[in-house]
Amino acid sequence: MFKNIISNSFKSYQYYSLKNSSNIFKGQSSILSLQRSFSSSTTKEDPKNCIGDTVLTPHKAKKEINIETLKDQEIIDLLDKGEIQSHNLEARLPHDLRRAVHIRRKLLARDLQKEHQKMLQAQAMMEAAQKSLASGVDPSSIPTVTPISTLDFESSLQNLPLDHLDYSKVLGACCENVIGYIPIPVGVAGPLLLDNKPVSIPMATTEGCLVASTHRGCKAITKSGGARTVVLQNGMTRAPVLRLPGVIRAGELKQWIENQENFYQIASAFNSTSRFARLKNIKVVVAGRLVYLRFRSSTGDAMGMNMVSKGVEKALEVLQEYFPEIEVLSLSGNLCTDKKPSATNWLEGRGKSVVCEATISGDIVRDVLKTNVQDLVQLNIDKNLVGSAMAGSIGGFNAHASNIVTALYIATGQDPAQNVESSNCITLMEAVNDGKDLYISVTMPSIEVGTVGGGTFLPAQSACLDLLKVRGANVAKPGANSEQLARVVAGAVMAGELSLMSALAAGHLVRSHLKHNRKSEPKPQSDAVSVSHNLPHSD
Ligand SMILES: CC(C)(COP(=O)([O-])OP(=O)([O-])OC[C@H]1O[C@@H](n2cnc3c(N)ncnc32)[C@H](O)[C@@H]1OP(=O)([O-])[O-])[C@@H](O)C(=O)NCCC(=O)NCCSC(=O)C[C@@](C)(O)CC(=O)[O-]
Ligand SMILES: NC(=O)C1=CN([C@@H]2O[C@H](COP(=O)(O)OP(=O)(O)OC[C@H]3O[C@@H](n4cnc5c(N)ncnc54)[C@H](OP(=O)(O)O)[C@@H]3O)[C@@H](O)[C@H]2O)C=CC1
Repeated sequence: MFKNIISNSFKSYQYYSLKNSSNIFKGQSSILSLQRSFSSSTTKEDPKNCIGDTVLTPHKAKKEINIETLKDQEIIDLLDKGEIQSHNLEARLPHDLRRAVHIRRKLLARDLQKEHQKMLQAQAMMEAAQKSLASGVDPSSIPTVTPISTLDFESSLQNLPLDHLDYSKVLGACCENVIGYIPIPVGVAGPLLLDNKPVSIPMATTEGCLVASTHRGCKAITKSGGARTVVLQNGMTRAPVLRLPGVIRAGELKQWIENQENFYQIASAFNSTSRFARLKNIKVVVAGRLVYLRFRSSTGDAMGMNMVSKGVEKALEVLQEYFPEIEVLSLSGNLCTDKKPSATNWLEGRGKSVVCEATISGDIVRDVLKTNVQDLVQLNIDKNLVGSAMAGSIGGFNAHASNIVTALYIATGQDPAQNVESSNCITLMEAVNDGKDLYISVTMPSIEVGTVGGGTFLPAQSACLDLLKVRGANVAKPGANSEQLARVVAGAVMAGELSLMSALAAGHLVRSHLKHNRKSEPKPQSDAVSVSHNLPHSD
């Protein structure tokens, strides 16, 4: 009997553990019943589903209920009954998007609280059952006391900002199921004299010391006469994976695409999908009967992933007219390569391929960077070249390019996941002018940036693009703004490299981070289990 009690308690514990993770968005969890309950009559033209030019998710909005006049609790009741869905709240409250976000937060806090309490109750039952088994005492004589949770999800959510964000800009462009936004401090590094123009670099980061370090690098470069950049290549890539009946047809497809006239035909279909995307080339890679086509296109001032994907879809339609047996397995076959480490981006480039250089005078290396030319050059060999080679690195021949790339990307509304390949970088250093001065360069083959599209339209991110004088489309010369942003990324990375490498050469890394990066001790969450540091680790 005891065993049954324990086993039931355990099942109930497992049940609540699982439910806790799957049932958070209560308004969405009864998906199936909701799907059944909504008619498919709502169309994109329904004004309830549009905000400005943005078409909201049109599905399942039940026309007859106008929830705008209801109280919050009444809306929550409808969500609970499955008559509306949490992720559709904005479509149902088109004139008060903040309210939609507010109600979703309320619902989330309530459901998390409920689930957590149930979990604690199940845990208490489990503990009582275990006690009874160990002591042989009748389980009914052991009281189960369910602790009241000290976690308060509603209060926690109060710390996630809700106000002062223009949700109409987020909707249909940047995020779904919105419950607020994360404020990240933005620092400024510079001015950096880049191609004879001073540039102030906005960086969004929570890593104390990073802006200070980049700022110091900018100072050293600017005082030494500035940095110069060159853009070697510009083209975003997308590579679908196709399957053919056999290797003979796969080979024929490769030959067909490599014929110039056929390429023009594909390019014309591709280019018809955008005013700015222009197909440059297609690299054909065959593996068995699989064929990967790496399309490369210029994309004006956009980073270009949506644009290129759209063009590729159209180009494949043309290909299928000539090769009807083509099976398109996926529009992305990973040879693109987007948001994953790969040798292809490192070797062949993706987005903008930029090189940046500067000569730093020996005096400045000593006075600003607190080290000397010989130590820097030697450390660059030992760490960024040999160390990375020994680590088997691909594209990681640098100290911290990703630090600067990511901070700049977040500040300027880039897709932060593309920091993976955008941070590919080799940093080179040489002693020049009879060993007195330092020559430094960074080579970055795959910087993926845009000044239109994605998060660049959000007000705060636009403000940072304004600081760099590259916001939006360059009307006179499409593509010039995004190219300039890529140059800034390379210049800022070089500043960061210079400063961190100097701190490492001088042995200053830890002391600088303790000063700028460790002001506050983390506080444990309530209900959290404390961990003894004296215990050995099991792994
Ligand atoms: C967009 C969906 C989900 C539509 O999916 P769907 O099945 O067409 O939509 P649906 O209207 O039938 O809804 C199905 C469910 O999707 C969810 N859903 C639907 N709409 C919403 C919404 N507005 N807000 C929140 N949830 C939503 C929701 O759970 C809904 O159920 P319901 O709750 O309605 O019963 C689907 O088409 C999808 O997942 N697409 C893939 C998009 C994606 O993953 N993009 C990531 C970026 S791509 C990239 O960055 C990397 C890449 C691609 O380059 C990497 C590579 O190389 O592979
Ligand atoms: N779909 C996918 O596979 C992936 C998508 N993404 C996401 O894609 C988004 C970025 O896509 P992206 O294609 O860059 O941007 P958008 O999808 O926003 O496309 C850019 C739009 O701006 C227009 N435009 C106006 N002026 C210019 C100009 N001067 N230069 C270029 N375009 C201009 C384009 O016109 P026109 O219509 O004539 O082309 C197009 O409509 C990000 O949100 C990113 O996170 C990220 C990775 C993969």
